[in-house]
Amino acid sequence: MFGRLNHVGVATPSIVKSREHYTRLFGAACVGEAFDLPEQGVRVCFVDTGNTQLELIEPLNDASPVAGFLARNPAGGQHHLCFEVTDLNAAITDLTATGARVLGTPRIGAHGTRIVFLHPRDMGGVLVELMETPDGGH
Ligand SMILES: CC[C@@H](C(=O)O)C(=O)SCCNC(=O)CCNC(=O)[C@H](O)C(C)(C)COP(=O)(O)OP(=O)(O)OC[C@H]1O[C@@H](n2cnc3c(N)ncnc32)[C@H](O)[C@@H]1OP(=O)(O)O
Ligand SMILES: [Co+2]
Repeated sequence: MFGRLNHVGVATPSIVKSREHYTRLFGAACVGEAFDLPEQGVRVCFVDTGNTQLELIEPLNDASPVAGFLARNPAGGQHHLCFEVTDLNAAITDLTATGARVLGTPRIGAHGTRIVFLHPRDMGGVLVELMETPDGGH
């Protein structure tokens, strides 16, 4: 049901410092400009790694979903995995039928397509993001 790995979310207390770090590791051409997504409560910067992307995320405020994670992990760290799906509504229906908890309703993510999150307690301890793409990564 899940398609290609679209990105790995990495929480950071400072997107400026993380951007410098990943620019050293991957080169400036692979590291994009940071931008705000107020609806998601985060500032974002993508790093192209060839076969996938890292999504650097910094909370915009204390209500951000990343704020609790950083309170527990002040230095930041791996936050979520995002997989592509062809039909987000069908994926939600199938996963809900297995007992997995969907966090909220679909929203528009950083790539301009619909996304939704699945609770880490139902996903083997991993926060999973599903992202709708035309071919679902197949
Ligand atoms: C850039 C935009 C977009 C995109 O287009 O890609 C994004 O990626 S936005 C990314 C940020 N947005 C989100 O994360 C939205 C969904 N997240 C949430 O709703 C919450 O963060 C959460 C998953 C419900 C966690 O809420 P929180 O208040 O931080 O923690 P809890 O105390 O409720 O935790 C419950 C339970 O889950 C464990 N946990 C929390 N975060 C993670 C995580 N990132 N990875 C793995 N496990 C996580 C936490 O430790 C608790 O575990 P137990 O103690 O065992 O119950
Ligand atoms: Co993401």
